[in-house]
Amino acid sequence: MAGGGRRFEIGYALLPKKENSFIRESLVKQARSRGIDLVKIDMGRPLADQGPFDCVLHKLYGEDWRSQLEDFRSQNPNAVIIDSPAAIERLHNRISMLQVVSELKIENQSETFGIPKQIVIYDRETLFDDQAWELLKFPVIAKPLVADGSAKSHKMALVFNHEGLNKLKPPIVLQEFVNHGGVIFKVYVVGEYVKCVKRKSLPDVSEEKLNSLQGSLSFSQVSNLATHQKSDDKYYKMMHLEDTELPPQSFMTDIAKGLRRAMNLNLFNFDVIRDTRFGNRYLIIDINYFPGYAKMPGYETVLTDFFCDMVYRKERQVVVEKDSVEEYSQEAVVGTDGRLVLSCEKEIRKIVPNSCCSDGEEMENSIQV
Ligand SMILES: O=P(O)(O)O[C@@H]1[C@@H](OP(=O)(O)O)[C@H](OP(=O)(O)O)[C@H](O)[C@H](OP(=O)(O)O)[C@H]1OP(=O)(O)O
Ligand SMILES: Nc1ncnc2c1ncn2[C@@H]1O[C@H](COP(=O)(O)OP(=O)(O)O)[C@@H](O)[C@H]1O
Ligand SMILES: [Mg+2]
Ligand SMILES: [Mg+2]
Repeated sequence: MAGGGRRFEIGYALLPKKENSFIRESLVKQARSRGIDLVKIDMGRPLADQGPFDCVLHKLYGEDWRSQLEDFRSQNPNAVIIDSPAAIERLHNRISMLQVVSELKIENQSETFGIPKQIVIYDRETLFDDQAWELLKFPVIAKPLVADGSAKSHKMALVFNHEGLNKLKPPIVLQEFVNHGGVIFKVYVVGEYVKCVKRKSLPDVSEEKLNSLQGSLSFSQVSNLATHQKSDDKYYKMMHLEDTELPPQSFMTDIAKGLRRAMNLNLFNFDVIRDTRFGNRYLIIDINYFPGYAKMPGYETVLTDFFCDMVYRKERQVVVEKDSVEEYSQEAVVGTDGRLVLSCEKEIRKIVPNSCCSDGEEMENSIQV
Protein backbone atom coordinates (compact mmCIF):
# COMPACT_ATOMS: atom_id res chain seq x y z
CA MET A 1 0.00 0.00 0.00
CA ALA A 2 1.29 3.45 -0.88
CA GLY A 3 1.13 6.42 1.48
CA GLY A 4 3.34 4.85 4.18
CA GLY A 5 0.65 2.47 5.41
CA ARG A 6 -1.78 5.25 6.27
CA ARG A 7 -5.42 4.46 5.53
CA PHE A 8 -7.80 6.92 3.92
CA GLU A 9 -11.54 7.40 4.37
CA ILE A 10 -13.82 8.41 1.55
CA GLY A 11 -17.32 9.37 2.65
CA TYR A 12 -20.06 8.94 0.07
CA ALA A 13 -23.48 10.58 -0.17
CA LEU A 14 -25.68 9.08 -2.88
CA LEU A 15 -29.36 8.44 -3.50
CA PRO A 16 -30.40 4.85 -2.69
CA LYS A 17 -30.61 3.83 -6.38
CA LYS A 18 -27.13 5.13 -7.03
CA GLU A 19 -25.74 3.58 -3.87
CA ASN A 20 -27.15 0.19 -4.89
CA SER A 21 -25.65 0.31 -8.35
CA PHE A 22 -22.31 1.91 -7.49
CA ILE A 23 -21.26 0.83 -4.00
CA ARG A 24 -20.80 -2.87 -4.78
CA GLU A 25 -18.95 -5.24 -2.52
CA SER A 26 -16.38 -5.71 -5.31
CA LEU A 27 -15.59 -1.98 -5.31
CA VAL A 28 -15.52 -1.72 -1.51
CA LYS A 29 -13.12 -4.69 -1.30
CA GLN A 30 -10.78 -3.46 -3.99
CA ALA A 31 -10.60 0.02 -2.49
CA ARG A 32 -10.04 -1.47 0.97
CA SER A 33 -7.16 -3.61 -0.27
CA ARG A 34 -5.48 -0.42 -1.46
CA GLY A 35 -5.88 1.51 1.77
CA ILE A 36 -9.17 3.25 1.10
CA ASP A 37 -12.28 2.75 3.22
CA LEU A 38 -15.58 3.75 1.65
CA VAL A 39 -17.88 5.03 4.37
CA LYS A 40 -21.56 5.92 3.99
CA ILE A 41 -22.32 9.47 5.13
CA ASP A 42 -25.15 9.57 7.63
CA MET A 43 -27.66 12.02 6.19
CA GLY A 44 -29.36 12.29 9.58
CA ARG A 45 -26.33 14.09 11.05
CA PRO A 46 -24.37 17.16 9.94
CA LEU A 47 -21.60 16.22 7.52
CA ALA A 48 -19.13 18.44 9.37
CA ASP A 49 -19.57 16.25 12.50
CA GLN A 50 -18.60 13.11 10.61
CA GLY A 51 -15.32 11.62 9.48
CA PRO A 52 -13.14 13.54 9.20
CA PHE A 53 -13.05 12.18 5.67
CA ASP A 54 -10.05 12.58 3.39
CA CYS A 55 -12.47 12.82 0.52
CA VAL A 56 -16.22 13.24 -0.03
CA LEU A 57 -17.87 11.65 -3.04
CA HIS A 58 -21.40 12.84 -3.74
CA LYS A 59 -24.33 13.10 -6.12
CA LEU A 60 -26.90 15.01 -4.10
CA TYR A 61 -28.36 18.41 -4.79
CA GLY A 62 -30.16 21.21 -2.97
CA GLU A 63 -29.27 24.14 -0.77
CA ASP A 64 -29.02 22.15 2.43
CA TRP A 65 -26.47 19.74 0.99
CA ARG A 66 -24.45 22.60 -0.50
CA SER A 67 -24.20 24.38 2.81
CA GLN A 68 -23.27 21.12 4.55
CA LEU A 69 -20.42 20.73 2.07
CA GLU A 70 -19.31 24.29 2.70
CA ASP A 71 -19.28 23.76 6.48
CA PHE A 72 -17.35 20.55 5.99
CA ARG A 73 -14.85 22.27 3.72
CA SER A 74 -14.21 25.09 6.14
CA GLN A 75 -13.59 22.62 8.96
CA ASN A 76 -11.55 20.23 6.80
CA PRO A 77 -9.65 22.44 4.38
CA ASN A 78 -7.40 19.59 3.29
CA ALA A 79 -10.24 17.26 2.34
CA VAL A 80 -11.05 16.63 -1.30
CA ILE A 81 -14.63 17.15 -2.47
CA ILE A 82 -15.56 15.32 -5.66
CA ASP A 83 -16.87 17.38 -7.36
CA SER A 84 -17.65 20.99 -6.51
CA PRO A 85 -21.43 21.71 -6.45
CA ALA A 86 -20.91 24.90 -8.48
CA ALA A 87 -19.23 22.93 -11.26
CA ILE A 88 -21.92 20.23 -11.23
CA GLU A 89 -24.66 22.85 -11.41
CA ARG A 90 -23.77 23.73 -15.00
CA LEU A 91 -24.99 20.28 -16.06
CA HIS A 92 -28.47 20.88 -14.66
CA ASN A 93 -29.44 23.09 -17.55
CA ARG A 94 -29.29 21.66 -21.08
CA ILE A 95 -28.11 25.00 -22.55
CA SER A 96 -25.25 25.75 -20.14
CA MET A 97 -24.34 22.05 -20.31
CA LEU A 98 -23.44 22.23 -24.00
CA GLN A 99 -22.13 25.81 -24.08
CA VAL A 100 -18.78 24.54 -22.90
CA VAL A 101 -18.51 22.29 -25.99
CA SER A 102 -18.74 25.28 -28.29
CA GLU A 103 -15.84 26.89 -26.45
CA LEU A 104 -13.49 23.89 -26.80
CA LYS A 105 -10.59 24.13 -29.21
CA ILE A 106 -9.15 20.82 -30.38
CA GLU A 107 -6.75 20.42 -33.26
CA ASN A 108 -7.75 17.52 -35.45
CA GLN A 109 -7.33 17.15 -39.18
CA SER A 110 -9.73 14.32 -39.88
CA GLU A 111 -12.65 14.69 -37.45
CA THR A 112 -14.81 17.61 -36.39
CA PHE A 113 -17.14 18.06 -33.45
CA GLY A 114 -19.83 20.39 -32.16
CA ILE A 115 -23.41 20.37 -30.92
CA PRO A 116 -26.68 20.11 -32.87
CA LYS A 117 -28.53 23.32 -33.73
CA GLN A 118 -30.81 24.18 -30.84
CA ILE A 119 -33.04 26.87 -29.38
CA VAL A 120 -34.50 27.36 -25.95
CA ILE A 121 -38.24 27.98 -25.59
CA TYR A 122 -39.60 29.45 -22.37
CA ASP A 123 -43.28 29.88 -23.31
CA ARG A 124 -45.94 28.47 -25.62
CA GLU A 125 -46.17 31.67 -27.65
CA THR A 126 -42.57 31.42 -28.81
CA LEU A 127 -43.11 27.75 -29.58
CA PHE A 128 -45.41 28.72 -32.44
CA ASP A 129 -43.46 31.81 -33.49
CA ASP A 130 -42.02 31.33 -37.00
CA GLN A 131 -38.99 33.48 -36.18
CA ALA A 132 -37.89 31.06 -33.52
CA TRP A 133 -37.97 28.37 -36.18
CA GLU A 134 -35.66 30.03 -38.68
CA LEU A 135 -32.72 28.03 -37.42
CA LEU A 136 -34.38 24.64 -37.17
CA LYS A 137 -36.21 22.16 -39.34
CA PHE A 138 -38.19 19.01 -38.48
CA PRO A 139 -37.66 16.52 -37.01
CA VAL A 140 -36.54 18.00 -33.70
CA ILE A 141 -36.10 16.57 -30.22
CA ALA A 142 -37.80 18.44 -27.41
CA LYS A 143 -35.88 18.10 -24.15
CA PRO A 144 -36.78 19.55 -20.76
CA LEU A 145 -34.48 22.53 -20.12
CA VAL A 146 -33.76 21.26 -16.64
CA ALA A 147 -31.60 18.15 -16.35
CA ASP A 148 -31.69 17.49 -12.62
CA GLY A 149 -31.89 13.69 -12.68
CA SER A 150 -35.65 13.57 -12.07
CA ALA A 151 -37.76 11.23 -14.24
CA LYS A 152 -39.38 14.33 -15.72
CA SER A 153 -36.04 15.72 -16.87
CA HIS A 154 -35.48 12.62 -19.03
CA LYS A 155 -38.89 12.79 -20.77
CA MET A 156 -38.29 13.71 -24.40
CA ALA A 157 -40.31 13.94 -27.57
CA LEU A 158 -39.29 13.44 -31.17
CA VAL A 159 -41.37 15.99 -33.03
CA PHE A 160 -42.09 15.45 -36.73
CA ASN A 161 -44.18 18.52 -37.59
CA HIS A 162 -46.04 21.57 -36.24
CA GLU A 163 -48.90 19.42 -35.00
CA GLY A 164 -46.48 17.67 -32.67
CA LEU A 165 -45.65 20.94 -30.91
CA ASN A 166 -49.03 21.06 -29.17
CA LYS A 167 -48.12 18.54 -26.53
CA LEU A 168 -44.86 20.24 -25.49
CA LYS A 169 -44.50 21.95 -22.14
CA PRO A 170 -41.89 24.74 -22.01
CA PRO A 171 -39.31 25.48 -20.75
CA ILE A 172 -37.73 23.16 -23.29
CA VAL A 173 -34.77 22.92 -25.61
CA LEU A 174 -35.61 22.11 -29.21
CA GLN A 175 -32.70 20.36 -30.83
CA GLU A 176 -32.30 19.32 -34.43
CA PHE A 177 -32.65 15.54 -34.69
CA VAL A 178 -29.55 14.29 -36.46
CA ASN A 179 -29.54 10.90 -38.20
CA HIS A 180 -26.74 8.85 -36.69
CA GLY A 181 -27.35 5.22 -37.59
CA GLY A 182 -29.22 4.31 -34.40
CA VAL A 183 -26.07 4.05 -32.29
CA ILE A 184 -24.86 6.45 -29.64
CA PHE A 185 -21.39 6.62 -28.10
CA LYS A 186 -21.11 7.13 -24.39
CA VAL A 187 -17.79 8.44 -23.24
CA TYR A 188 -17.13 7.82 -19.55
CA VAL A 189 -14.60 10.04 -17.81
CA VAL A 190 -13.06 9.24 -14.42
CA GLY A 191 -10.33 11.80 -13.79
CA GLU A 192 -7.79 11.10 -16.51
CA TYR A 193 -9.39 7.81 -17.56
CA VAL A 194 -11.59 7.85 -20.68
CA LYS A 195 -13.69 4.94 -21.98
CA CYS A 196 -16.02 5.02 -24.99
CA VAL A 197 -18.82 2.45 -25.38
CA LYS A 198 -21.68 1.94 -27.84
CA ARG A 199 -25.36 1.99 -26.93
CA LYS A 200 -28.68 1.75 -28.69
CA SER A 201 -30.22 5.04 -29.81
CA LEU A 202 -33.19 6.28 -31.81
CA PRO A 203 -33.36 5.00 -35.41
CA ASP A 204 -32.79 7.36 -38.34
CA VAL A 205 -35.75 9.26 -39.77
CA SER A 206 -35.69 9.44 -43.58
CA GLU A 207 -37.39 12.30 -45.52
CA GLU A 208 -39.88 9.75 -46.75
CA LYS A 209 -40.70 8.45 -43.29
CA LEU A 210 -40.93 12.01 -41.98
CA ASN A 211 -43.78 12.84 -44.35
CA SER A 212 -45.79 9.85 -43.23
CA LEU A 213 -45.26 10.35 -39.48
CA GLN A 214 -47.80 12.15 -37.36
CA GLY A 215 -47.24 14.62 -34.53
CA SER A 216 -44.63 13.39 -32.13
CA LEU A 217 -43.25 10.37 -30.34
CA SER A 218 -42.46 10.41 -26.62
CA PHE A 219 -39.54 8.49 -25.14
CA SER A 220 -37.31 8.35 -22.11
CA GLN A 221 -33.77 7.05 -21.44
CA VAL A 222 -33.62 5.16 -24.71
CA SER A 223 -29.91 4.39 -24.40
CA ASN A 224 -30.49 2.38 -21.23
CA LEU A 225 -32.87 -0.01 -23.02
CA ALA A 226 -30.01 -1.85 -24.67
CA THR A 227 -28.74 -3.22 -21.38
CA HIS A 228 -32.14 -4.68 -20.52
CA GLN A 229 -32.45 -6.26 -23.95
CA LYS A 230 -28.94 -7.60 -24.31
CA SER A 231 -30.15 -11.18 -24.30
CA ASP A 232 -32.38 -10.53 -27.31
CA ASP A 233 -29.98 -11.34 -30.13
CA LYS A 234 -32.30 -10.37 -32.96
CA TYR A 235 -32.89 -6.97 -31.43
CA TYR A 236 -29.21 -6.38 -30.95
CA LYS A 237 -28.41 -7.29 -34.54
CA MET A 238 -31.06 -4.93 -35.78
CA MET A 239 -29.39 -2.03 -33.97
CA HIS A 240 -26.08 -2.76 -35.79
CA LEU A 241 -24.22 -2.21 -32.57
CA GLU A 242 -21.53 -4.72 -33.44
CA ASP A 243 -20.93 -3.35 -36.94
CA THR A 244 -20.58 0.22 -35.78
CA GLU A 245 -17.05 1.53 -35.54
CA LEU A 246 -16.11 3.47 -32.43
CA PRO A 247 -14.88 7.04 -32.92
CA PRO A 248 -11.07 7.40 -32.79
CA GLN A 249 -10.02 6.97 -29.15
CA SER A 250 -7.49 9.82 -29.25
CA PHE A 251 -10.16 12.21 -30.54
CA MET A 252 -12.59 11.25 -27.76
CA THR A 253 -9.78 11.54 -25.21
CA ASP A 254 -8.93 15.05 -26.40
CA ILE A 255 -12.57 16.13 -26.11
CA ALA A 256 -12.87 14.47 -22.69
CA LYS A 257 -9.72 16.24 -21.43
CA GLY A 258 -10.92 19.56 -22.79
CA LEU A 259 -14.32 19.17 -21.16
CA ARG A 260 -12.83 18.06 -17.86
CA ARG A 261 -10.62 21.10 -17.72
CA ALA A 262 -13.27 23.54 -18.89
CA MET A 263 -15.96 22.20 -16.53
CA ASN A 264 -13.65 21.48 -13.61
CA LEU A 265 -15.26 18.06 -13.15
CA ASN A 266 -13.74 14.62 -12.62
CA LEU A 267 -16.74 12.31 -12.83
CA PHE A 268 -18.99 12.59 -15.87
CA ASN A 269 -19.92 11.06 -19.19
CA PHE A 270 -21.01 12.58 -22.46
CA ASP A 271 -23.21 11.25 -25.25
CA VAL A 272 -21.88 11.55 -28.79
CA ILE A 273 -23.52 10.79 -32.13
CA ARG A 274 -21.86 10.56 -35.55
CA ASP A 275 -23.68 12.61 -38.15
CA THR A 276 -24.44 10.19 -41.03
CA ARG A 277 -24.38 13.10 -43.51
CA PHE A 278 -20.64 13.51 -42.99
CA GLY A 279 -19.24 10.40 -41.35
CA ASN A 280 -16.43 12.27 -39.61
CA ARG A 281 -18.56 14.85 -37.80
CA TYR A 282 -19.39 14.16 -34.15
CA LEU A 283 -22.05 15.91 -32.12
CA ILE A 284 -22.17 16.04 -28.34
CA ILE A 285 -25.78 15.94 -27.20
CA ASP A 286 -25.71 15.32 -23.45
CA ILE A 287 -23.33 15.50 -20.47
CA ASN A 288 -24.17 13.70 -17.22
CA TYR A 289 -22.63 14.08 -13.79
CA PHE A 290 -21.51 10.84 -12.03
CA PRO A 291 -23.20 8.46 -14.49
CA GLY A 292 -23.74 4.70 -14.19
CA TYR A 293 -20.08 3.67 -13.93
CA ALA A 294 -20.97 0.16 -12.78
CA LYS A 295 -21.96 -0.57 -16.39
CA MET A 296 -18.33 -0.09 -17.38
CA PRO A 297 -16.45 -3.41 -17.34
CA GLY A 298 -13.80 -3.35 -14.61
CA TYR A 299 -15.20 -0.16 -13.09
CA GLU A 300 -13.87 -1.18 -9.67
CA THR A 301 -10.25 -0.86 -10.77
CA VAL A 302 -10.81 2.37 -12.65
CA LEU A 303 -12.56 3.99 -9.70
CA THR A 304 -10.09 2.66 -7.13
CA ASP A 305 -7.19 4.02 -9.19
CA PHE A 306 -8.95 7.37 -9.28
CA PHE A 307 -9.60 7.39 -5.51
CA CYS A 308 -5.92 6.58 -4.92
CA ASP A 309 -4.91 9.41 -7.22
CA MET A 310 -7.09 11.83 -5.31
CA VAL A 311 -6.04 10.95 -1.78
CA TYR A 312 -2.37 10.19 -2.44
CA ARG A 313 -1.92 13.29 -4.53
CA LYS A 314 -3.39 15.22 -1.65
CA GLU A 315 -1.03 13.46 0.75
CA ARG A 316 1.93 14.30 -1.50
CA GLN A 317 0.87 17.92 -1.61
CA VAL A 318 0.78 18.11 2.16
CA VAL A 319 4.30 16.64 2.29
CA VAL A 320 5.47 19.15 -0.31
CA GLU A 321 3.90 21.92 1.75
CA LYS A 322 5.77 20.82 4.85
CA ASP A 323 9.08 20.51 2.97
CA SER A 324 8.59 23.89 1.41
CA VAL A 325 7.83 25.48 4.74
CA GLU A 326 11.04 24.10 6.22
CA GLU A 327 13.15 25.11 3.26
CA TYR A 328 11.84 28.61 3.14
CA SER A 329 11.71 29.23 6.84
CA GLN A 330 15.42 28.35 6.93
CA GLU A 331 16.00 31.04 4.35
CA ALA A 332 13.90 33.34 6.40
CA VAL A 333 16.08 32.66 9.37
CA VAL A 334 19.15 33.63 7.35
CA GLY A 335 17.54 36.86 6.28
CA THR A 336 16.05 37.54 9.71
CA ASP A 337 13.54 40.17 8.89
CA GLY A 338 9.76 40.22 8.88
CA ARG A 339 9.48 41.16 5.20
CA LEU A 340 11.44 38.16 4.13
CA VAL A 341 9.03 35.84 5.93
CA LEU A 342 6.18 37.46 4.05
CA SER A 343 7.78 36.87 0.66
CA CYS A 344 8.41 33.26 1.64
CA GLU A 345 4.71 32.75 2.20
CA LYS A 346 4.08 33.85 -1.34
CA GLU A 347 6.66 31.40 -2.67
CA ILE A 348 5.06 28.52 -0.83
CA ARG A 349 1.70 29.37 -2.28
CA LYS A 350 3.25 29.13 -5.71
CA ILE A 351 4.62 25.68 -5.02
CA VAL A 352 1.21 24.29 -4.09
CA PRO A 353 -1.09 25.75 -6.71
CA ASN A 354 -4.75 24.82 -6.69
CA SER A 355 -4.19 22.20 -4.05
CA CYS A 356 -7.73 21.06 -3.98
CA CYS A 357 -10.41 18.58 -4.81
CA SER A 358 -11.20 19.16 -8.40
CA ASP A 359 -8.45 20.79 -10.38
CA GLY A 360 -8.51 24.50 -10.50
CA GLU A 361 -10.54 25.32 -7.45
CA GLU A 362 -8.32 26.98 -4.86
CA MET A 363 -8.22 25.60 -1.41
CA GLU A 364 -7.83 28.38 1.05
CA ASN A 365 -5.94 28.14 4.35
CA SER A 366 -4.09 25.07 3.15
CA ILE A 367 -0.72 26.46 4.12
CA GLN A 368 0.18 27.17 7.68
CA VAL A 369 3.53 28.88 7.88
O1 LIG B 1 -28.63 4.64 -13.26
P1 LIG B 1 -27.80 4.45 -14.47
O2 LIG B 1 -26.70 3.48 -14.25
O3 LIG B 1 -28.61 4.14 -15.68
O4 LIG B 1 -27.04 5.83 -14.75
C1 LIG B 1 -27.73 6.92 -15.30
C2 LIG B 1 -27.00 7.39 -16.56
O5 LIG B 1 -26.93 6.35 -17.47
P2 LIG B 1 -25.58 6.06 -18.27
O6 LIG B 1 -24.50 5.75 -17.32
O7 LIG B 1 -25.28 7.26 -19.07
O8 LIG B 1 -25.99 4.88 -19.07
C3 LIG B 1 -27.78 8.52 -17.15
O9 LIG B 1 -27.23 8.95 -18.39
P3 LIG B 1 -28.24 9.25 -19.62
O10 LIG B 1 -29.14 10.31 -19.11
O11 LIG B 1 -28.94 7.95 -19.92
O12 LIG B 1 -27.38 9.73 -20.75
C4 LIG B 1 -27.74 9.69 -16.17
O13 LIG B 1 -26.40 10.04 -15.90
C5 LIG B 1 -28.42 9.26 -14.89
O14 LIG B 1 -28.28 10.29 -13.96
P4 LIG B 1 -29.36 11.43 -13.83
O15 LIG B 1 -30.68 10.73 -13.79
O16 LIG B 1 -29.22 12.27 -15.07
O17 LIG B 1 -28.95 12.13 -12.58
C6 LIG B 1 -27.78 8.03 -14.31
O18 LIG B 1 -28.62 7.64 -13.23
P5 LIG B 1 -28.21 7.55 -11.70
O19 LIG B 1 -27.58 6.21 -11.53
O20 LIG B 1 -27.24 8.64 -11.41
O21 LIG B 1 -29.48 7.69 -10.98
N1 LIG C 1 -29.95 15.81 -31.41
C1 LIG C 1 -30.21 14.51 -31.39
N2 LIG C 1 -30.25 13.81 -32.56
C2 LIG C 1 -30.52 12.48 -32.52
N3 LIG C 1 -30.79 11.77 -31.41
C3 LIG C 1 -30.78 12.42 -30.24
C4 LIG C 1 -30.48 13.82 -30.17
N4 LIG C 1 -30.55 14.19 -28.89
C5 LIG C 1 -30.88 13.09 -28.18
N5 LIG C 1 -31.01 12.01 -28.97
C6 LIG C 1 -31.40 10.67 -28.55
O1 LIG C 1 -32.20 10.82 -27.38
C7 LIG C 1 -31.57 10.22 -26.25
C8 LIG C 1 -31.82 11.03 -25.01
O2 LIG C 1 -31.30 12.34 -25.15
P1 LIG C 1 -30.29 12.96 -24.09
O3 LIG C 1 -30.06 14.37 -24.45
O4 LIG C 1 -29.10 12.08 -24.00
O5 LIG C 1 -31.16 12.92 -22.76
P2 LIG C 1 -30.94 12.20 -21.33
O6 LIG C 1 -30.33 13.24 -20.46
O7 LIG C 1 -32.31 11.80 -20.85
O8 LIG C 1 -30.06 11.01 -21.57
C9 LIG C 1 -30.11 10.09 -26.65
O9 LIG C 1 -29.48 9.05 -25.96
C10 LIG C 1 -30.22 9.81 -28.14
O10 LIG C 1 -30.59 8.44 -28.34
MG1 LIG D 1 -28.12 10.96 -22.44
MG1 LIG E 1 -28.53 13.16 -19.50
